Amino acid sequence: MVDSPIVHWFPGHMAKATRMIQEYIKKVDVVIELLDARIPRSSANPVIIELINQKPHIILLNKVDLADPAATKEWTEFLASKGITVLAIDSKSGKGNKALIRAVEQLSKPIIERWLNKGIRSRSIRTIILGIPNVGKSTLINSLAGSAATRTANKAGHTRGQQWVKIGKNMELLDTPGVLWPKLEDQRAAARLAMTGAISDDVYDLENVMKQLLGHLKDNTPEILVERYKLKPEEMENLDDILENIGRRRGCLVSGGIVDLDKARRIVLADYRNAKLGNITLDTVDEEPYYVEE
Ligand SMILES: Nc1nc2c(ncn2[C@@H]2O[C@H](COP(=O)(O)OP(=O)(O)OP(=O)(O)O)[C@@H](O)[C@H]2O)c(=O)[nH]1
Repeated sequence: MVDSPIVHWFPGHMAKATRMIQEYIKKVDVVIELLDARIPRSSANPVIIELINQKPHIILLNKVDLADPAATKEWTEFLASKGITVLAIDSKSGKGNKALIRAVEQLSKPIIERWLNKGIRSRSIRTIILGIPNVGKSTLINSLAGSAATRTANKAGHTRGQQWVKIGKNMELLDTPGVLWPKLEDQRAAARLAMTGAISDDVYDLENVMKQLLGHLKDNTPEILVERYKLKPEEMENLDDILENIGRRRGCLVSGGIVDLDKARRIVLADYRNAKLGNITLDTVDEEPYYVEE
C-alpha cells in the first residue's frame, strides 16, 4: 500500500502533463505506448485512450527480459485479441526494434494512402513514445536512434531534449518522450509500481510494499526464496519470519543481534528489480480489477 501521496503527480502536474501530451499527440500520426511487461495493467495510464484521441496506437511491453515469458505471451495474446497492435521488446538490447518499425509502417498504410490521394509524397510518419516514469522511454529512443543523444537514468523523472529523430526511411520520432502519470489511485497498482521502480523510492511506504511483494513470492514462488536466501521450511511460517531470516542470512544485524528489517527489505526489493528472484510478472491477465473504495 502506498501511504504517502506521490508528490510528482498532484492534480496541477497532471493537468500540465495532459496539456503537453495533447500538444504532442496533435503533431504525430502514430502513438507508441510503453508498458512494463512485468505490470502491463498497473503501468498503463488511466486515461491514455482519451489522450490518444483515436490515433493509431501501438503498445510495447518493455523490459521483457525481466518478465515471465509465459505471462508475456498471455498478455500479448490478450491485448491482440482486443484488436491492439502489441509487441514485446527489450529496449536495452534493441531486440524488437525492427518489428516495431514494421508495425508502425503497417499501421500507417491508410494514412500514407490518404496523403498520396492528396498528392503528398514526401512526408514522413511521425511518432511519439509515451509512458510512465522509468518504463524505458529514453532507452528505447536511444536504441532506435542508434545514439546516446537522449539521456537515460536509473531514477524516475529524468527525460529531456526535443527534436525529431529520423528512424529508417520513412519514420520520424519525437526525441522527447511523453511522460504519463501512473495509476496511483489504484493501491494494488501503486504498490506494484513501487516494486518495479516506477515510483521514486522516497515517496512510498517500504514496509507495506515489501509485505505485498514477499506475500506474492511466498504464495507463488516459495522455492525461489528458499534457494536465493537459503531459508529452511520452518523459517518461512509467515512474512515476518521470512524477512527476519533473510536479514540474518544477509548479515543485516544491528547491535544486540537485532535484524535491520529495512535493510533486509531493500535487499529483496533490489533482487526483485534485477530479476535475481527469477523473471516474475506481477499483473496477471485474469486478475479481478481493483476497485477504489468510495
Ligand atoms: N532490463 C531492462 N532494463 C531496461 C529496459 N529498458 C530500460 N531499462 C532500464 O530502465 C531504467 C529506466 O530507463 P529510462 O529509459 O531512463 O526510462 P524513462 O521511461 O525514459 O524514464 P523517465 O525519464 O523517468 O521518464 C534504466 O535503468 C534502463 O537501463 C529493458 O528493456 N530491460
